[in-house]
Amino acid sequence: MNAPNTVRFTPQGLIPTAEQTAIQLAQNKVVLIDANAGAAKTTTLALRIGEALARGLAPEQILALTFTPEAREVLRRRLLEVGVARAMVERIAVLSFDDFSAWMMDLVDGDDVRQCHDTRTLKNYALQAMDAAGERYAGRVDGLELHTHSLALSQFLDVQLNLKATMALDSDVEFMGPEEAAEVLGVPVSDYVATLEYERLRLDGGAGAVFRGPFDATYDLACNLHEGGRLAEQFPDYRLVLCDELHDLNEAAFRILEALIDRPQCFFVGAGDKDQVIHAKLGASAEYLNRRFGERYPKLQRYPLTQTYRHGPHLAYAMAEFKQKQIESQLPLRTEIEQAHYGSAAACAQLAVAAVRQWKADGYDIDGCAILIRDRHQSMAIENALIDADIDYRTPPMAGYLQRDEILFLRGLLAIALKDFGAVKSEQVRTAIVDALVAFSEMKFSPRSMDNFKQQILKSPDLLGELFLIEDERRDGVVASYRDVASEATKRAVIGALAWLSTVDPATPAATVLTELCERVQLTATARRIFVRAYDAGVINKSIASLLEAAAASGQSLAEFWRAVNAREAFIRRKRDRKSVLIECAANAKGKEFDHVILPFLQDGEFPHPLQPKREEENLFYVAATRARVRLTLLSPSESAQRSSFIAQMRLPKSSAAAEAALGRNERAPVAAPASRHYLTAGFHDKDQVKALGAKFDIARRAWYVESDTNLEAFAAWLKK
Ligand SMILES: Nc1ncnc2c1ncn2[C@@H]1O[C@H](COP(=O)(O)OP(=O)(O)OP(=O)(O)O)[C@@H](O)[C@H]1O
Repeated sequence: MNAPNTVRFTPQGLIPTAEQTAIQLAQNKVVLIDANAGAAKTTTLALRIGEALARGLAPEQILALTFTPEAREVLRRRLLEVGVARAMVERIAVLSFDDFSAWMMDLVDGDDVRQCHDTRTLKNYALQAMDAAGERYAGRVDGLELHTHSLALSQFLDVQLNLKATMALDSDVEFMGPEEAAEVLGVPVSDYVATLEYERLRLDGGAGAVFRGPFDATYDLACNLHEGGRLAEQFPDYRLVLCDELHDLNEAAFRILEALIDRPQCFFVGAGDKDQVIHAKLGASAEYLNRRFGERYPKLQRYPLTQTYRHGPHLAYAMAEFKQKQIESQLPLRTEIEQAHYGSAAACAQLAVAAVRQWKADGYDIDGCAILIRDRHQSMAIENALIDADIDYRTPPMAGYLQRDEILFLRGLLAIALKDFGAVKSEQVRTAIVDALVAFSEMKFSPRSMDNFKQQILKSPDLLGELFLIEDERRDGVVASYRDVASEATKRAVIGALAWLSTVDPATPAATVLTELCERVQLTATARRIFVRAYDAGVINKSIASLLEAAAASGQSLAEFWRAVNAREAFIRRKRDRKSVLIECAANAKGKEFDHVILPFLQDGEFPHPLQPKREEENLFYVAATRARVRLTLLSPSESAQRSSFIAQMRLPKSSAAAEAALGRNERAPVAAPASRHYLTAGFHDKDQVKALGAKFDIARRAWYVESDTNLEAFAAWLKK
């Protein structure tokens, strides 16, 4: 029998440091790791899981929580990388808080609750809530101003999310009037009462959830646990709970963790980096790492991870300057920080192409190259430049610029006018075009008639134009309101624009046609109305502006442009299986790493974004830059006054001088020889034989092995060739 404090799980591919081993073996009830980006937090959580499995814990007794699906995938990948067998990983609950919560809430609500993840659907519910608030509170509440334009709805959706994420909505304001309660909670009274109505609608007056927007499952579970609901008793028997990316923690998620940790048999290990808080709107705060855990669990043990293992001293020290904190790297690796400057968006895209080409010329694989953009509108110039340069790229599904709602809408109109919807080959894209046409024309269909129409159109694409012949649906007896007037005007404008478009000569320059089309369909005004957040509407408008720029630069006629757009889409679809550069939004890259990170458009007005809090922008830049392993390329304007202030904040001349010295030190340091085991190919039938010969079983990897100093003669039959 091994002593309790010796390691039983030996990872593959890396030698754990003493700090990592201490966490792997920690026996404290609550363990917290607060460490820099790339300091191996996720890896160390994976080691802790490997150790638990090696000690015989059933995978079903382990719960690993993250906040985002992306972070969940990274944790799963790290488990495989350190050598936990795939079959084991599949049996461990590696879940986002919202997935875990929805699963638990299904025990009380049934599993037919509608999940709504797009803002447009939520907007309809928000409008209903506004109406209900008007009926209930008009004349009774001072200062009630229920606006339904998009900025007001945007603010409302943010406020309700924040009230729930912070659990403020659940606080003790029961006996106060709405004005006083709103004041205590620090929100406008109109948003407060609309939130009450929204929740009444969502929870069917207390009967159970009817729909859930993002994060609602987490809130519902937190409420259930807090109100003496007995759901915690039905939690699976988790003995080890882990939480990655703890910097995303908010009050609702914290309460769920408390309920898990408070079960007597449960051990908890959490890891985060307070400089990676980028979801403050969702109530995320460094306070949990800094203070709340300590107050709630006075015996908690904090463990350090002081080194970054992702990159060498050049990037580590630049980030230390940027964040004014201690960051150390002992890797003998020169992580290069390259800079290049541009005069226009197109030139910036060309620099990104040049950086990819240079990477390839230096002998690296383009699969390891990621272009991290601040916002999705920035990808159009880059995608076009990569296509022209014949460099393959990948984006998350349906996130390439040709598949964005606003572009799909324009493509739909062109398809109708040119009577050529058949040129759009993908069924998924065709369906998305129908959705975009309906949304941007502000038509009102029930989900059932939408589905019927989509089915028909997939069979006969030429029917697309008929979409505008279908009457809007209105419930019997409902009189058109002032809101309907605006949306009917939009639909009329779109129909008028289509009539005009079908008279246009396809040989007309595409830029001229598209510019007029956007004006005729009142795209900017419509975007402001249907895209709830001012910030999102801004992204849409920038995206359209880039399309018009690209059309002008191409010099193509309308017919040529239409053909080129469809050919581009085919190019991207065809090449998915080959090596490619990744284009991704920086916020979605959290937890991931890439050999070469390219950050384009580092300019004033883009990054930091003027509409977002400065501190969060700074954290987002820190997240983006620290994804790099071998090279970081920063692209910024030629005019130094227009450059993002973040570049100067890295104090590159100072940090690189210190990094040179550190690199020399690292290169001279002795390298530890990897402790290796010989894994055997022995299967179930050989188990008695190899065991008798002295082999041991690695539970996490589900494989037999012998230590490296063993005489291998007797094991020859099971050695890997
Ligand atoms: N002991 C080690 N020796 C060498 N490399 C290591 C070691 N431990 C982890 N690494 C490597 O360090 C890199 C960063 O690890 P990981 O992603 O776990 O960091 P993190 O702290 O979770 O990062 P982030 O804060 O960005 O989420 C990975 O490539 C991982 O394989």
